[in-house]
Amino acid sequence: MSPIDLANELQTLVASTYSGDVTDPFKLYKARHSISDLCLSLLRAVQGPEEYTAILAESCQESSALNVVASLGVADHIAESPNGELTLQELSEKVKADEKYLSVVLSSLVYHGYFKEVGGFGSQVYANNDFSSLLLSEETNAKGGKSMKDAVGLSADDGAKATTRLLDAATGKAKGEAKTAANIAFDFSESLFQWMASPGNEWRGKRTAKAMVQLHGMANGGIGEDYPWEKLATPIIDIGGGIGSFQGMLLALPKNKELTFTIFDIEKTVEHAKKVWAGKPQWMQDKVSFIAGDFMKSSPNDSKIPTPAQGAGTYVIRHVLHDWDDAQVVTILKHVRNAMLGSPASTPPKLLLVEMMLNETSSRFTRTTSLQLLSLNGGITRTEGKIKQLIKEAGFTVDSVTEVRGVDLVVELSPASL
Ligand SMILES: C[S@@+](CC[C@H](N)C(=O)[O-])C[C@H]1O[C@@H](n2cnc3c(N)ncnc32)[C@H](O)[C@@H]1O
Repeated sequence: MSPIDLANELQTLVASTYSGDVTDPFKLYKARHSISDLCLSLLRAVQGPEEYTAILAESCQESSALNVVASLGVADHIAESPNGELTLQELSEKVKADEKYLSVVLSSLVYHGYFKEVGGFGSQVYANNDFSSLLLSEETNAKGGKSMKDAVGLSADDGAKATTRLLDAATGKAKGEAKTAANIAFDFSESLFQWMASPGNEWRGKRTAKAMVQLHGMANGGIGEDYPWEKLATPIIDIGGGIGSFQGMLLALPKNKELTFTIFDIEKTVEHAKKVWAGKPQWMQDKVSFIAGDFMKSSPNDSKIPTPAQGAGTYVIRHVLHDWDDAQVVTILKHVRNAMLGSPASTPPKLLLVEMMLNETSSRFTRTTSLQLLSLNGGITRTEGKIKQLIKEAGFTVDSVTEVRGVDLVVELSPASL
C-alpha cells in the first residue's frame, strides 16, 4: 500500500476510535492494536527498505541507551534535585559517568520522547516527563506511579546480553548442543531461573520478578475483568507464580476479593515473594500463602505441588510454559497433572493456562518477547495450535479458550484419562 492509502486508512481508524463513538472495550483494545500496526506500516512505506533496515539494525543501540540511563538512575537523580532539573555536568557528577557518553545517550532518548531538554535543543538541562518517569525506581516514585525500570533491566541488560549469542545458540542447537544464548553469554549451564537464584545473581532474580509485574501491568491490563476468576474453586494454586503479580492484579478488583491463592515457586522466588507480600495490606496478605517446590520433579511428594486433598481448588500456570522448550512443557504439564490426580477429588480440578500466543496479527511486542524468551531460556511464544498439541501430549483436554484484553489467552483444561 502507498503511504497515502495507509495514511487514509489510519486517519479513518483513529477518528472512529478516539471520537468516543466506539465504547465496547474489546473493540477499543483491538482498534488501538491495529492503529499501532498501521503506524508501523506507514513508517516502513515512508522510509523504504534501506532506511528501515538500517534503523532496525541500530535499534539495539537505543535499547542500550535505555539500559544506561535506567542503570545509572538518571531519572531518579533528576527527580531528587531541588527544582527537578539537572545540567549535563551535574548529572555526570551525580551518576559518575562521562559527559560525552551521557549526552549521546540522552540525545537518542530525548528524540524518543524521554526527558525534556529544558529551554530547547542543545541546552543540556534535563527534566523528567511522563516517559522518563517510567525509569524511576519504585522507591523514588513514592507516589506509587508506574515504573518500568526493572522491565528495562531484564530486556535491555540480561536479554540484550543474551541475544548477542543467539546466532551461536541457533547453530549450536542444529549440531545437537543444548546451550541457550544466555548459557553462552553468561557462562552457566542450568536454567535461567536456577542461575538467577544462585549466589551473586539473586539481584537479577529479584529484578526479573519485578519486571514480570511491570510487563503484565503494561500488556495484560484487562485480564482481571475479562475472565470470571471470581467463579473458580479456591485456593487457586499458581504454579510458577513468581512474586504474585497475578494475585495483586486480581485482588485489586472488587469482584475478585473473595479469592484465595497459593503461590508455588522455587525457594528463592518464594522467599522474595514473602517479603514483597509482607508490605501489602493485611487483608491481601490473608488471601495468599506460599509453597516452595520444583515443577520439574514428577511426583507431588517431590515437586511439592499441592493435591486436591491438600486443599487445591484450581490450578493456574501463567507465563511459565513460554519459558521452556516443547519437551519441558510436556514434562511440567504432566507433573502438574500428577498432583491434580494425586488424591481423589469429588470433581476433578481445572487447570488454567494463561499464555501469550502467536497469531497472524500478533504485535511487535509478542514477537520481540518470543526472541527474548528464546535467548534467555530456550522458550518461545507458541501458536494456539502448538500449545493444544503439547496439552494433548501431556494428558489434558481443552475445555475452552477465552480471549481477553491483553496479549494472553486463557485456556481451560481438564485431565484426560490416558
Ligand atoms: C516468567 S516467570 C512468571 C511468573 C508469574 N507466573 C507471572 O505471571 O508473573 C516464571 C516463573 O517460573 C518459576 N520457575 C522456574 N523454574 C521453576 C521450577 N522448576 N519450579 C517452580 N517454579 C519455577 C520462576 O521462578 C518464575 O517465577
